[in-house]
Amino acid sequence: MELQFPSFPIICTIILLLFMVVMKTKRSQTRSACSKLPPGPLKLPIIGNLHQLLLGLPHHSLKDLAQKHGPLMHIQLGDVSAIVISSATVAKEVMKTHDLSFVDRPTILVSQILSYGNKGIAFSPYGDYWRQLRKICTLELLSAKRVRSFGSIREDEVSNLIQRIILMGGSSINMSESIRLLTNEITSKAAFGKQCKDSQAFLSAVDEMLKMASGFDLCDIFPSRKYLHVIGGTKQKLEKLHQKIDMIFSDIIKEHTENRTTSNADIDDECGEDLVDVLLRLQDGGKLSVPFATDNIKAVMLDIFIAGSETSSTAIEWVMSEIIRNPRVMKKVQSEVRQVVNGKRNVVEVDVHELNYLKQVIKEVLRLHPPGPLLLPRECREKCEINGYEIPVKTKVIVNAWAIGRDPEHWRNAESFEPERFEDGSVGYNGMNFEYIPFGAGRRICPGILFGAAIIELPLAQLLYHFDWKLSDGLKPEELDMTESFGAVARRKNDLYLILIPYSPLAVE
Ligand code: HEM
Repeated sequence: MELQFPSFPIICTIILLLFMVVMKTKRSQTRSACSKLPPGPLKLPIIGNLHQLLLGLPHHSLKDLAQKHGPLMHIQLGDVSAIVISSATVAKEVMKTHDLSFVDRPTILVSQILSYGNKGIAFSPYGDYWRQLRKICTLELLSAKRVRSFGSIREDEVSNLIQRIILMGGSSINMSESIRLLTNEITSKAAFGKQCKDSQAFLSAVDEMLKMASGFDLCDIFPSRKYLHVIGGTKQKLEKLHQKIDMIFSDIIKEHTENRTTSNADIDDECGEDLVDVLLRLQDGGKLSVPFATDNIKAVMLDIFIAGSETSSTAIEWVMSEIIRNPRVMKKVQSEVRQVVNGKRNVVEVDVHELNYLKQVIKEVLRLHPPGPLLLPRECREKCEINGYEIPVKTKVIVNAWAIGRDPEHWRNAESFEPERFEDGSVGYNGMNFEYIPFGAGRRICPGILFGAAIIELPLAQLLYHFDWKLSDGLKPEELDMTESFGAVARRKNDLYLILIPYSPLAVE
């Protein structure tokens, strides 16, 4: 009798079914081991809830899911078990009451490769090394004194921008690009002492990197399936980016080291140091409890550049977008700036302290468009109970700051742009009000709030002082497209194009 072999599609179907049964069994075992997981949407084999997230923008999809399943929700992202936090009350539980249990970050491939094995601040695991980095940030790199010391860099760079764009009066200006260039230049000069040589290559590498750092990349969703990292080409791509950035950073460090040797007398002079100088001084000082190698310095440089530049340009871009859509706010904020500056040639940093309405406008924009809508992910480092649910070790924690900032339980007319809601000054950036956490909260809160505020406020004040603005192509304010892009930082999907009309102080000169 002749043996009949089943056809290829039948074999594939049988293998797939077997695989699904194994997966299902494995998952139900896991579930029974932690039967008190928070509720969540039904999961598909292998991909879990990925299909529900990636059709739109993850922070939007997660908000919709949370409306059905609650503000503490369990989801499965491929192999990764995650909880999603979508209310101020639960955020407080995670980032205050149980902050120590959630102070770790999950490892993602981008940070592992580009950040020299998670040696930067943002992704280094909780422990002595991370605590040392935070102390360095507070006392040295991002202290109020250091941020003030970069005031002249900010003033010069913003004046350069004003001079550049004034020549383009009447024509359509790509504001997204101009703003990005500005924050890159300010951050480069503060961090590296000058504009990054090879800055185009550097910026395109950073761009690529941010796209891959959403935490929803195949490699991060199936971290143990190493073959996927190779097949998808992500690992090779990241290694190439890493080499590019590493070469640029090596040059910068070499130049700084040579300068330090030649200007020996000034080694202990802390005035006028850029951030690389500070890191090299600390490395040489021999007082660090966890010593620094050159890779540690490079990892911190990358963190500061990305955190400082991308988030701030995104914030400025959204402020310009929101106020152009809201002529009442535009008029009010411009009158404030023009009244305070009162005919002087330029806005200087001291003027900014008096711009209370501008600060309310920025706060409102960060409520509606937090540059990192899902903050940076956290990871559970010790088993913890929240609202009667059990959160196992290694669970990824996603805090939807975007959804929390639009929660009607805390915000009246939550979707509308009303800067006056911040008028009484009771809600700030310090992570004490959990309904407003664009900079995060708890031990991992952003250490760059002062640096960030300074780099956002002055450019806006100058742009609003010197020019009136209108949309290109005869677009009406309400027609401006406000779609966000996908990635770790939610920029505008399409660049913002505006036309400027010079305001009299410059015209008079
Ligand atoms: C609009 C500006 C900015 C926003 C909205 C922002 C937002 C954030 C958020 C949400 C986090 C995560 C907090 C958490 O997990 O609770 C973070 C972390 C961080 N930010 Fe910022 N940031 C901004 C500007 C800056 C600047 C200017 C710097 C430095 C120059 C900076 C440096 C960092 C660093 C190093 C971390 C990691 C902290 C850690 O994990 O310990 N940020 N930022």
